[in-house]
Amino acid sequence: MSVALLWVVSPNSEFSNGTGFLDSVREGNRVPGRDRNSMWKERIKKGGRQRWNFGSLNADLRYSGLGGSRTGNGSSFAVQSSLVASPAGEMAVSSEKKVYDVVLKQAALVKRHLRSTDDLEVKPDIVLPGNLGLLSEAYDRCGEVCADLYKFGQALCIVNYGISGTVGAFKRTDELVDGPNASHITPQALDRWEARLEDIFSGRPFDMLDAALSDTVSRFPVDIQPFRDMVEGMRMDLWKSRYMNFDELYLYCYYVAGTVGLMSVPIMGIAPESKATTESVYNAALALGIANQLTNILRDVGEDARRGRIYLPQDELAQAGLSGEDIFAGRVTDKWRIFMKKQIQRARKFFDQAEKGVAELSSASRWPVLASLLLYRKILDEIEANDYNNFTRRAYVSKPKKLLTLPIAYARSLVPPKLTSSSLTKT
Ligand SMILES: CC(C)=CCC/C(C)=C/CC/C(C)=C/CC/C(C)=C/COP(=O)(O)OP(=O)(O)O
Repeated sequence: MSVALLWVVSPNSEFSNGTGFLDSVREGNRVPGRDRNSMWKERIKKGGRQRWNFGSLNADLRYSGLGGSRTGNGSSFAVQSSLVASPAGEMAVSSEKKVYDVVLKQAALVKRHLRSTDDLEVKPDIVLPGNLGLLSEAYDRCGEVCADLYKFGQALCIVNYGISGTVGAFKRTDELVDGPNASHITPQALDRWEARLEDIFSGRPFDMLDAALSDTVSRFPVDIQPFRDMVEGMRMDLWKSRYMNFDELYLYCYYVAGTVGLMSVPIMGIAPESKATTESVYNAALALGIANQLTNILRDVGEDARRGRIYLPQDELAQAGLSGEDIFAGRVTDKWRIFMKKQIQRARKFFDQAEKGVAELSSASRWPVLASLLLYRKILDEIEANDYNNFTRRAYVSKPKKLLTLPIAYARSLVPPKLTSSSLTKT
């Protein structure tokens, strides 16, 4: 199935053949903008082009959760205000507001791109080797990185070469702090990675994987901020092992996962027939990243505790009559079950918000995104089925359940946006 999907939606390899890519990167050969442009136009003719809907620049407050009820009626969590009190009593801008500013920035970039791309505009020339053929190898290498990825990322990479470039970069950043070399990662290494990102965005890739990302960001309206923020999340993981409240946790989830949503949508594209505002679709993408990360955290409580980490809001633990000691002891008590029910409820609300946005995506992206959403959300059901023992049992979705989800997601992904859009629609 993956192979079929890959064949259907990824652009053909116009960049095929040729040698000396890395050498040329080192030598700093420059690809003439016009050549790259025409190469890309060819690609687009073959079906790579996404159309973008033109939403209002005003935030869709009904949907964003800012100034409105994100969590809906009956939620056990208060709607966050855009101002929160710091421990010192000063009022600070909430994480949600900070993140929403990035959403607005990304959405504005998409709109600018739309205005300027009747004839495709080329961003800064990428310092690439003379031989264009090897760009396809760079993308293929990214595809290999993605093959080693959690299923969600794989599905996304299958949708689009460009996603391979971005998700490939994500995976490398993630591995810096999560992978086998994690203990060697220093803040300086992350600073260097961030500097490298700046180079990638200015068209000066360092290696082959960078080159694919440079190419991707020169083609699609992708803002650098989510990439920088992801590195910030990795920095945070180096020093922070407790989260005082949901505001802090929300920011962490945005850094390490919401950013991926914001990076992906400019490449996947919004369906041409979508009536949703651009901001609302980006908000849904952000919500999916947050929902996935919250689910990840709820699934891995025991595993994280064994690494000395607690990614659960400390104030909510205290309200439930629980402490860090209870987590390290790993006892499933009634207090724990009540606490977990609320956390699961919150994660589901983010999934629900994300689900509305999936319908607005380009047709090729809807199936993999929806399938991954439904599958990841099922992890929450499995935590329940395990009677909330996420200390010693890892919740997972069985193969038959996974297989059953695919045709369901496929059928639903065929429904065009205009039949399903509601709260995301422009007014
Ligand atoms: C909904 C709309 C409009 C668009 C979709 C936008 C997208 C693609 C959002 C997805 C963002 C995403 C994939 C975030 C990553 C989240 C995450 C928790 C990854 C888990 O990584 P690992 O830790 O490797 O996972 P496992 O431990 O499960 O293998």
